[in-house]
Amino acid sequence: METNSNPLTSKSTVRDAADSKDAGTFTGFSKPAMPKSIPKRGKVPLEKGYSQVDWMRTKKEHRKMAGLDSQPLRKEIPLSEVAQHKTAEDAWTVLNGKVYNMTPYLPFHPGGKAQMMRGAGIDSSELFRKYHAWVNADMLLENCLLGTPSCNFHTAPCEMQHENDFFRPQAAQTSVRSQL
Ligand code: HEM
Repeated sequence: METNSNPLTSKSTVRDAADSKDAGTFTGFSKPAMPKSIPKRGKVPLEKGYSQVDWMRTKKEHRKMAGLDSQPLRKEIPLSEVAQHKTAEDAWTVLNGKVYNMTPYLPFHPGGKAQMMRGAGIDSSELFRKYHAWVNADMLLENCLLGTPSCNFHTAPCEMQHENDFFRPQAAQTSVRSQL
């Protein structure tokens, strides 16, 4: 007769034991409380050499990846200009009040290039927050910083249609502007 002695795969439980002649003999195992469904993750397998550790190393070796050459950071980048940079080879995005060239990070993005390209040429702050509000984009993209956008929801009407208006903390823009 076939027996299953592995407590992890065996169908028997403490309740079975309690119901059986062995009631009173503690077997040490009970069914773990598992959630009914585990949310699907959207991480994709990346090419060898494109892990987050590799990105951190790349960042350390290449301090300037925005493509500004020797120009200083720009203070007023029109959103109409951001909108022109929407190919994988030349992808800009506005994220939390800053304009980034996100092309260098694309092959390293754990969610895949296609997902990240949804933010190309637009203000991707809301999309970004939807998937991973906890990710520190300021740190990850610091070497890809181009400057700040001219559009400011609080003081100036925007010339571009955003995916969705939301509150952008003034502080984020002020702090980077003071560094320019
Ligand atoms: C703007 C458009 C973006 C979209 C639509 C997007 C989407 C996604 C998605 C769907 C995932 C997989 C989430 C999961 O596994 O649950 C992901 C993961 C990730 N993304 Fe993005 N992303 C965007 C931009 C960025 C940017 C700009 C950065 C940082 C510079 C970034 C950093 C990450 C990191 C670190 C992860 C892994 C998170 C984890 O381990 O849980 N993403 N992204």
